[in-house]
Amino acid sequence: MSIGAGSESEVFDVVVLGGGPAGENAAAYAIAGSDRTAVLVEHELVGGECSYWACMPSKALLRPGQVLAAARHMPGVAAKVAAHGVGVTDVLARRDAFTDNRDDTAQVEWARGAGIAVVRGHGRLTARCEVTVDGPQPRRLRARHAVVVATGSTATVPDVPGLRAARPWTSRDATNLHQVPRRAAIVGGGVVACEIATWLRELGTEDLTMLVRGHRLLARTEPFAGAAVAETLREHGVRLRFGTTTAEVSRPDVADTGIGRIHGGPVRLRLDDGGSLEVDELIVAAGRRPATTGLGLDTVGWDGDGPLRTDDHMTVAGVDGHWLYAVGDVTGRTALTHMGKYQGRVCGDVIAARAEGRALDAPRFRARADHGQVPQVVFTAPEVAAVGRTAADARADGLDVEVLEVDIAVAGSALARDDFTGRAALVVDRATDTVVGATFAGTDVAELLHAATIAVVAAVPLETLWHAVPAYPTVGEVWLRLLESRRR
Ligand SMILES: Cc1cc2nc3c(=O)[nH]c(=O)nc-3n(C[C@H](O)[C@H](O)[C@H](O)COP(=O)(O)OP(=O)(O)OC[C@H]3O[C@@H](n4cnc5c(N)ncnc54)[C@H](O)[C@@H]3O)c2cc1C
Ligand SMILES: NC(=O)c1ccc[n+]([C@@H]2O[C@H](COP(=O)([O-])OP(=O)(O)OC[C@H]3O[C@@H](n4cnc5c(N)ncnc54)[C@H](O)[C@@H]3O)[C@@H](O)[C@H]2O)c1
Repeated sequence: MSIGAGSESEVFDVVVLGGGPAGENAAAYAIAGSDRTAVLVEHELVGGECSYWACMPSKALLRPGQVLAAARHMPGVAAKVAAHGVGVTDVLARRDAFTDNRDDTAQVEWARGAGIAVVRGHGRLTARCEVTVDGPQPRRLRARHAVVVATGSTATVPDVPGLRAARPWTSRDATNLHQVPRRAAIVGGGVVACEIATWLRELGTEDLTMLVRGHRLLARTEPFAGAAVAETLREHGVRLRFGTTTAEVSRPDVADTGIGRIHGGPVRLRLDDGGSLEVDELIVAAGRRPATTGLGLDTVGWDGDGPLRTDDHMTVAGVDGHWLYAVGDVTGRTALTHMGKYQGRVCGDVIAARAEGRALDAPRFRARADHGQVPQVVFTAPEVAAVGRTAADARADGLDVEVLEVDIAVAGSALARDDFTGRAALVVDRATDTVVGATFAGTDVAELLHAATIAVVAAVPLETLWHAVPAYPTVGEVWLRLLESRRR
């Protein structure tokens, strides 16, 4: 689309392409406490994937099942709930409350309150420090200091004959579901697939199959974590088919029913192992790709279709002049909201410092935590909380490591729930005697994670951790068990 003759540029200090969590943080930090100006360009909803399609709705769908499971395993409460499942209508209503029914008014108000302008429309780079926003009347935005690309990622749909034509659900349909398919299959065995399987069973899908290309779930975590999730899913009647790929999909009756509604008649799948399957809905959870299409990146000489690589100041590699930055999923560094926001904070601080001619010599100007210090919680049953390197990653990085691994069986866990089971592992670098990775798989272990993150990031020696005494009776006492497991 061309810009009308005589159209004026609007000038801001910082132009951010994409109003998700990473872009919002970059904009806010770049102008905080100054008279600099920033604009967020957003072609869908300010708040991004996380607020409306990913983290918020998925966690809102998962929490009621966790609460019910806890009640089912607590004498004095169990009998009251034994015969009941979750109330689907109420769960979906709470999910919709968490996503503000996909109305971004509150997020736009937050942005304006923080001094950030919002421009609606599809933005793309058209020159150095220039973004054009397409629309009936294209707008040309010029940046005095920086353009930040924060366009996120989109779901990948594998190139399988018939798959796209069948209009399978992606994670957007699964998180925003309005109908619960009675029979469903999920392609994938990663985080999205495992979380979706967990809430679909809870909401009433009777017949659920996971088609996993590899040989375990959650392949990027310690093997015991994926095995524990697989065991629970099987106990809940989910069929796990490992080492399976889909050869062909057919759906004779396809319908455009909208997000989260069943997209037509039955779907038939032919599998490469000779098997076949018929379901009411097929869900694809096969990873995500950085959203770089249509961004005008050719104007900066970038012609790749992968992630937009950056240095640790979040400056895009290969572009001179320190004006182009990228944060969040689009960088391929880590596809997690909290890490995108962290990169946004680093990026905003770097932009502010450069604008004011300050040196980038403080640690906060580098996104170092992306390298081997990333925390993540998978909200399955059991939960999986992990930070840093797995033992296999550490060894691949050339570290000589020792693994401390114990069951989570302390007074706090026994009190929490009658059926509490869990396992914990620390990966310890022998050279420095510090923790370089930690994994907890168990009921409600999410809140154990931050202590581990601090131990990893601060490189706390194990002999110092010995003096970090966990309170009794808490699940945190598992730290003591881990340290005791190698007491000499
Ligand atoms: C089902 C699911 C559950 C998840 N759960 C979690 C979780 O529990 N915890 C966690 O940490 N992470 C979770 N994630 C990952 C998390 O959603 C992402 O890491 C996060 O949203 C990335 O933030 P972002 O700002 O980089 O991108 P996004 O949130 O994708 O935001 C990018 C924004 O840019 C806009 N945009 C794109 N291109 C343009 C353009 N050219 N012009 C204008 N606007 C544009 C988009 O509309 C979007 O609003 C989950 C992901 C999925 C799929
Ligand atoms: N709780 C959380 O923190 C949370 C929740 C959901 C998503 N996320 C993030 O979102 C991102 C995307 O998650 P995801 O689960 O979609 O991706 P993923 O990369 O974790 O898993 C993708 C899965 O799809 C399979 N797969 C890939 N291509 C395939 C193909 N052609 N055919 C069959 N199977 C194929 C892979 O083997 C893998 O099992 C991740 O980085 C994840 O960390 C985080």
